Amino acid sequence: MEYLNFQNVKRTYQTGNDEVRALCGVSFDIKEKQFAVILGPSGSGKSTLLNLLGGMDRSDGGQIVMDGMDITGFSGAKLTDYRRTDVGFVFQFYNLIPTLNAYENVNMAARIGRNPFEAAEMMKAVGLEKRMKHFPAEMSGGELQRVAIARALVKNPKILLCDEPTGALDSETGKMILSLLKRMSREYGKTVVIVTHNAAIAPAADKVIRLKDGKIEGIQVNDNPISMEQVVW
Ligand SMILES: Nc1ncnc2c1ncn2[C@@H]1O[C@H](COP(=O)(O)OP(=O)(O)OP(=O)(O)O)[C@@H](O)[C@H]1O
Repeated sequence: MEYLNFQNVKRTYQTGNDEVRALCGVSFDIKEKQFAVILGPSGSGKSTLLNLLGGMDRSDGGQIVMDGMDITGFSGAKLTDYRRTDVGFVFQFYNLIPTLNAYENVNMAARIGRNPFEAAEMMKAVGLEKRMKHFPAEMSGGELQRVAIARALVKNPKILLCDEPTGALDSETGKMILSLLKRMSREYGKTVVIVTHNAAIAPAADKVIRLKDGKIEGIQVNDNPISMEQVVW
């Protein structure tokens, strides 16, 4: 079995008398250290999938195994521990704490990791060693996302999950962020899963999983992915 494995995973939402089958039996795998993209239109189930993988929600069927751990069988406390220490999150709107400066935002995450990196080292790795004392309100979107990447990686998680990480950025800054994510994932040996509706980045990923209406539409493996700089947005 590969590092990350989804086996017939299902998630149905119940709202009143209505049922929405957000994931209808999804199966795929991702190798350790792969840079994978989950691609699909709005409503295809991408966020649902990421929430299950990140331990923020539970499936109603199937199995999710990550690094030998069956997270679908985890108790509440174990799932919280998994979410805190094994998963790094990067969100579209950064989700930084506005009252803490950039360094403090990253350092706070370092304190919850099992074997964390130094916050200052991470700030340097994302090219923000000169912005450590800046508050979120004093930074550009691209800088905020770089802080968010440093925060996600500093706790030394097993996997990095990114939900539309370039959704709020212009195309040049978006490319810079994706290229940073890819470089950091290679440098620090992390498995990365990016959820997006932007098909342009597919050729730059090691693996592309296409979702439609809660089902897998296709899976593509790129043995020689192009660099992010070559992506035509
Ligand atoms: N908490 C919820 N309660 C009810 N229905 C939900 C809930 N969350 C998602 N859904 C529904 O499940 C389906 C999949 O939603 P999901 O957010 O996973 O899609 P998505 O591909 O991430 O979309 P987007 O790109 O617009 O964020 C949609 O039809 C959505 O309306």
